[in-house]
Parts: sequence; C-alpha cells; structure tokens
Amino acid sequence: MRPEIQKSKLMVIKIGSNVLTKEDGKPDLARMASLVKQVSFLRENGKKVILVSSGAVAFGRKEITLPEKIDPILKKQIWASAGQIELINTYKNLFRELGITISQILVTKEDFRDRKHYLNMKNCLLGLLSQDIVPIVNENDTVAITELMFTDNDELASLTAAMVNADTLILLTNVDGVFDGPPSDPTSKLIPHIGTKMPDLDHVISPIKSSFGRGGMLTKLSMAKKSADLGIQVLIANGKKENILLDFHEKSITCTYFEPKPSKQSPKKWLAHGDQYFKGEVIINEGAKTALFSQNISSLLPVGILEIKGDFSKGDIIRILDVEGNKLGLGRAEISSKTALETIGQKNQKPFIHYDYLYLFNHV
Ligand SMILES: Nc1ncnc2c1ncn2[C@@H]1O[C@H](COP(=O)(O)OP(=O)(O)O)[C@@H](O)[C@H]1O
Ligand SMILES: N[C@@H](CCC(=O)OP(=O)(O)O)C(=O)O
Repeated sequence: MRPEIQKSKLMVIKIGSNVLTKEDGKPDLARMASLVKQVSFLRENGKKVILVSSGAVAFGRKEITLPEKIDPILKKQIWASAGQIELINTYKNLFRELGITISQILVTKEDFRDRKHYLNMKNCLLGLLSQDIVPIVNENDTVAITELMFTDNDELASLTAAMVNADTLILLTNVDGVFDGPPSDPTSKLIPHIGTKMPDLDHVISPIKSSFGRGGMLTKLSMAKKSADLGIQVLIANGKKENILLDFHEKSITCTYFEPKPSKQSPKKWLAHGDQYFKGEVIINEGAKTALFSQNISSLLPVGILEIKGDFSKGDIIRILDVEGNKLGLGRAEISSKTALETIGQKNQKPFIHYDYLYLFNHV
C-alpha cells in the first residue's frame, strides 16, 4: 500500500523546530517561505491544512539573551512567550503575500482532558477550516510546564489529527524518516513502509534529538503508530528537503510511510488518546471483563463495577482496570462519580460507559 496524498482532504502537517531553524539556531526564513508556498499549493489542490508548528522557543532565543543562571523552565517560558509572537507574525506575513489568512491556537494538555474543552477546540478548528483559514497550532509553553506538557508537538499533532478526523498526518523533521539505526551511521537504512502490523522498532531509535527537538524520534514513532491505528495515514519526512510537500503530491517520495488501519469512529479516536487524560478509574469484575472483550457489543454496566476512584463529572474520560490492575481501556462516563458511587454493583441501572464511547486496548 502506498501513501494516497492526492486523495487526501484534510491533513495535519507538523513542522519541527529544527526544520525552521538553521544550524546556528537562527530562524530559517527561506525554509519557512518555501513551506508556506507548498501549503498554499496543497490548498489550491483542494486540501484543507492545519499546521502544528514548533519554533516559539527557537525564535525567542534569537531575540532575547538571558543570564545563564535563570531557571531553565523560566528561560523556556520567556523565550516561548516572546518567540511565539515572532513565529506567528512571520507565518502571517508569508501567508498574507499569498492571500491566505491564518489563525493561532495555543493549547495545553489539559484542553484534551476535558470533553467540553476538546469539543470547543474541535468546533473552532473546523470553523476556521470552513472559512478557508489556516489554523496554526502550538503548545502554550508559558503555562504548560512539567506535568502539563505534551511530550512534544508530535503528540499534539497526533491528537489534533484524531480530533478533526484528518486522513493524513505529516511529521516534518530534519531526517528522511525512521532509520534502522542512528541516521548518522552510513550503514543505517531508511524504513520506507510500516504496515498495519507494526513491528517493534523502539530498539532502533537512539535517544539522540536534534538541537531544538524535545521528544526525539521515539515520540514520532509512537504517535505515528497510534495515528495509523486510528485510520490516519502518517508520513515522517524531511522538511528541510526542497519541495518535500510537492513531492508527496506528485511522485514517489523519500519518507517513512505508516499504513492506516481501517478507520475508527470519532468518539473512539478521542478516547484512544485518553491514556494520559483520564479523570477517574473503575475496577471491574471478571464477568464485566469477559462481556467487554466478547464478540458482542457491550456497554459497561454498574453491576460489573467493584470500585470507583477519583472525582469526575459526566462526560469525563475514565480508565478501566481489572482486579489485578491491568489497564483494559478507556471510556466516557455517562454519570458523575457521585452518582456512580450510588449505583455500583446494582442491576438494572443505565450504562456507566456506553459502547459507543468505549475504547478497549488490544493487548489484554
Ligand atoms: N532510528 C532513527 N531514525 C531517525 N531518526 C532518529 C533515529 N534515532 C534517533 N533519531 C533522531 O531523531 C531526531 C528527530 O527528532 P527531534 O529532534 O525531536 O526532531 P523535531 O524537532 O523535528 O521534532 C533526528 O534528528 C535524529 O537524530
Ligand atoms: N512548543 C515548542 C516546541 C516543542 C517541540 O515539541 O519541539 P519539536 O520537538 O521541535 O517539535 C516551541 O514552539 O518551541
């Protein structure tokens, strides 16, 4: 199976910091201008595009020199806070020359945890696309520190692609894709295609990151796998290569292509990414576990619940565990923790998690 870029209707393109910066760490304006032109070409060919762009810290670092002794987290906040203006203004000017309006969306991990925030964000993104505006998404680095942070923007891009039901996710970085060894080693080879039965490649990834990179190739790989599993085709490619996005569109491409699995329903996509975003947990009994994993479609009923942990509201993501503590899946609570506590273990109650909002892990 080959990438089907020509047929793509909605794509999320993530641009890593290193694509937008030169070796000396300064912004690479020529590269940015070229990528903007390529995005414009894709739009002219009928595609809707959301950009997830890193670069705020790199742009801020160029503008502001800070004393060595400042706390590294604060340094990052200051650079991101100042650099984001510069980054988005550069995009704004470049897109404006081509008659394209852009918008800025800054988010934190918390915004993916709460279904209301999630749907507000989704509606806004879809609204922007319907008005022919290019949304440019980045993490809100000034408020997202430590546990509030995404692993990196590859995670944010993958979450965004699932949220808007994109058919394609392109992760642009400074290497041609995933190699079977360190890319600097001349004997390492590019892996051009990864099928739906994902091989375990984690051992071939070295912890090396590019000078500004945060999560490295390991997060890209894990996010690409997750997205492909949700039915989104993923390409990891070199954003520093001249006209890479046009190559995708027109001919065979140098990249790592992740073949998508048949598509899942949208609420399940939201849940599939919920493993770090759950608000509460339930422990279920063996009977309920068997029912959930059987061929029949089953919702999780209060009668199968042994214990409820956490304080959550109706609509929040809940993690499901068995009595041994194995993680079974995720679901959307139909009732609050307070109401749930009144009904656990009881028959003839309405589902605690409806099947349409239940996502079970494969490996159990
Ligand atoms: N097996 C591998 N294949 C490709 N790249 C790898 C591999 N192992 C480590 N890397 C490193 O991952 C880097 C890309 O990740 P990262 O620095 O986070 O980029 P970005 O800023 O684009 O997100 C590459 O520059 C490369 O050095
Ligand atoms: N939000 C940060 C980017 C963090 C990040 O994930 O960077 P990268 O690994 O280069 O995609 C910034 O704009 O500088």
